[in-house]
Amino acid sequence: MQTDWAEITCEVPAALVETLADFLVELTGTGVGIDNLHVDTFSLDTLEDTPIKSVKAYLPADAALEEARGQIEEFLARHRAEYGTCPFTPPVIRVVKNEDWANNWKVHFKPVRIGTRMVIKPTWEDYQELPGDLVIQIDPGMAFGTGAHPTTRMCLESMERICYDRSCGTFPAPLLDVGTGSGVLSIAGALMGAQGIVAVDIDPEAVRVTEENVELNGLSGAIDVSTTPLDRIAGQFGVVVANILAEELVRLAEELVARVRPGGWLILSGILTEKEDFVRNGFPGLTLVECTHEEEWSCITLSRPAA
Ligand SMILES: C[S@@+](CC[C@H](N)C(=O)[O-])C[C@H]1O[C@@H](n2cnc3c(N)ncnc32)[C@H](O)[C@@H]1O
Repeated sequence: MQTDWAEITCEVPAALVETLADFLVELTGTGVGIDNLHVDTFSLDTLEDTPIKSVKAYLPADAALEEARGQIEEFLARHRAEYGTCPFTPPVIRVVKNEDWANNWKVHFKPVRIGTRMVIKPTWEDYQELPGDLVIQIDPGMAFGTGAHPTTRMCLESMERICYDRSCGTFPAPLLDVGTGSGVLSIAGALMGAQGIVAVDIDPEAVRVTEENVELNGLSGAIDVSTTPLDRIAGQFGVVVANILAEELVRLAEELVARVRPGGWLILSGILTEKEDFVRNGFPGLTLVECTHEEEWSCITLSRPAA
């Protein structure tokens, strides 16, 4: 039987967040999420400084939950005096049904048009195809990549705008997709004509989901999907796309660049706009082709000079 989960939310002064997060990690044995509260602007500067933050942790919603609630209340009571008049609210517990966890987001996942020709279509939705459409069928399961996220959209748009030759329907083969998630970028590449596609992810669940989506799109055998670490991938690629996170991109910079063939492109996203310069500086020697923005995210396309 699958367990339901309890989402426990505590709102505390920013200075207590780290101590509380450590306490909750130890108590729950899982990670915690930290959100800013009381933000009435989209400025990222202000986000850093919100005086009250919300810390979320997750526990199985079983008999041990009440005891955990008591321990959290005790922890908060112990620290309350240090923060004077700062608001301190009791932990709020919300039970998340296991079936909801996996499926609720489906209600919001609708066919979405991206770039000039691509349409990402959830497997369970109908879509009336238009001439010239490249329809990518996706069931992301628990993996990332419905196409709804700005970083996925910007990667797809750059792949189409920069790499795809619309006049003859070709894409500079081969394509390497680092952090494939649901496989959406690789499948789009295959539909644009890329050959020799390699898709990797550190998460075995993402690999499983990508394999299913590859098959759903009639592309079996066209995409090599695995958890192979980047430094063990052989060869060079006309296009390398990596929608991960700024710090991880910079950590992997040398390996990513080594896999772009001379004259090829490197498309990077998962970058908060405030970290754009950090990523740009992490890839010296490559030429900036374009930088696009959506909401608080950036996508940077670089090219490797021809040999
Ligand atoms: C934001 S999702 C992107 C999914 C999809 N490519 C998209 O654009 O929608 C990032 C994915 O990168 C994977 N990932 C994170 N670090 C990685 C690494 N060092 N190597 C390979 N995959 C990584 C995560 O498991 C996750 O599936």
